[in-house]
Amino acid sequence: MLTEPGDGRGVRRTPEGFELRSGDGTVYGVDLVDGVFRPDNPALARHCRGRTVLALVSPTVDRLYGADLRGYLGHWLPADRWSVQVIPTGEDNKTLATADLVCGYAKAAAVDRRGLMLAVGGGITADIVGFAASMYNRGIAHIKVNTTLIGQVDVGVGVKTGVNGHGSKNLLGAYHPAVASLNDPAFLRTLPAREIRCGLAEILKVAVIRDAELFATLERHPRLFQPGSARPETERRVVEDAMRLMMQELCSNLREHDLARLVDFGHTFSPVIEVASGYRIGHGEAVAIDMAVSSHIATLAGRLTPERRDRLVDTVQRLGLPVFDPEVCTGPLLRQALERAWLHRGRRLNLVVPTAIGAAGFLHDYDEVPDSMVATALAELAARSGNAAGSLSGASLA
Ligand SMILES: NC(=O)c1ccc[n+]([C@@H]2O[C@H](COP(=O)([O-])OP(=O)(O)OC[C@H]3O[C@@H](n4cnc5c(N)ncnc54)[C@H](O)[C@@H]3O)[C@@H](O)[C@H]2O)c1
Ligand SMILES: O=C(CO)[C@@H](O)[C@H](O)[C@H](O)[C@H](O)COP(=O)(O)O
Ligand SMILES: [Zn+2]
Repeated sequence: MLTEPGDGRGVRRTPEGFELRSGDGTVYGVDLVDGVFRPDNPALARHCRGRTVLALVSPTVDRLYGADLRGYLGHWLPADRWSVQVIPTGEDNKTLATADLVCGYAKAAAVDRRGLMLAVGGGITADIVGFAASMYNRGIAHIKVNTTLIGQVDVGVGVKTGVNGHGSKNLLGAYHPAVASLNDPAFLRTLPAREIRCGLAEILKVAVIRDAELFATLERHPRLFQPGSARPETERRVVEDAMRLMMQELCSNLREHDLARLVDFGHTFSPVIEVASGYRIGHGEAVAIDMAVSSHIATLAGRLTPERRDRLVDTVQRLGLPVFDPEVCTGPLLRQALERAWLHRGRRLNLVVPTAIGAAGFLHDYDEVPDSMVATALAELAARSGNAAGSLSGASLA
């Protein structure tokens, strides 16, 4: 058992990956599976046999992997017990309407209460399909085959599903554990560099709050997973460490009875940043900016030394991620984000602040983060990224 031995609760290593057993009886596995769509590989099929399966893919994933997926399902299931539908991706399509569209496809495919929805894609596909599965027939099983780095290290290890709504990120959703989460490293080979960087942001998040060694690996190898990186062993270990650390963080608080969560690091300002940018700024990029702002606030609040703050923010930039964006990094918008977070967390701010590389704490109270502190943090980051008032240069994410 990787976490405190007790009544079997915790996260343990399995031959395929990891298994989480939470105190509320939730049990699920997160597996690394080489060749997941190889017809002789039973890893996915073992969960599908005897069931009616509706697979959902994004257009890009269908183009790249749709033939393999259809060949695999055709090999293991009768023709009338499986189907594949393409659904849109992108935050603008991560909506209740798209989740309802999936439910309509399930009805048309005669998916019954013992049926199964199969999300093959990144986090947006998984969030939409998982939420649809939580609603369809009052809840049916679903499987995540995660094809992005964010999907494999973050979306695939938790129980959150959901869609955007009423101008807010992830406003509508459900805790709905998948019956399986399968992660084939080969999918990452076709992932665009920007999507890789977004996944590295979520890995950096969990490294900062939990694991100085994982942080040092990213600091030493900022081009991991990028073309030419040629470090497959390091990459596999980084994915496994990130999976394990996130599962250990989630295990005892899977359905967030405690709203002070270290995995919220990078997720206080980021939801508002994503929405205010019209989703020009991706999830991982917004998390990166949030981590930089939160680190500067940590130092201003006396919780993090300037040297450790600079080491952290330097690494965000070395990974090719933004630390500032002139359009959305404004005092009023970040104040709006703090107010949203305060409501999202039961009228407590619970801003996660790094206290060292590999450790973090909280600024629990809203009043601990005055406008002056936010303004100073933004001015420091604007100067660092060449966006100080009057300068023409500066990082642009477009
Ligand atoms: N549920 C959770 O716990 C959780 C955790 C973290 C993030 N999220 C959510 O995840 C979303 C971001 O996830 P994402 O970045 O994976 O989004 P995504 O699903 O939109 O995938 C990103 C893009 O990459 C493409 N793609 C997917 N796999 C590919 C591959 N192997 N090769 C080439 N292209 C590929 C997709 O078609 C898409 O265009 C956000 O909405 C965020 O809120 C959820
Ligand atoms: O982005 C997500 C979940 O959507 C994760 O990376 C992140 O660590 C945490 O789950 C955050 O708590 C974000 O949660 P939420 O705002 O999506 O509910
Ligand atoms: Zn996230």
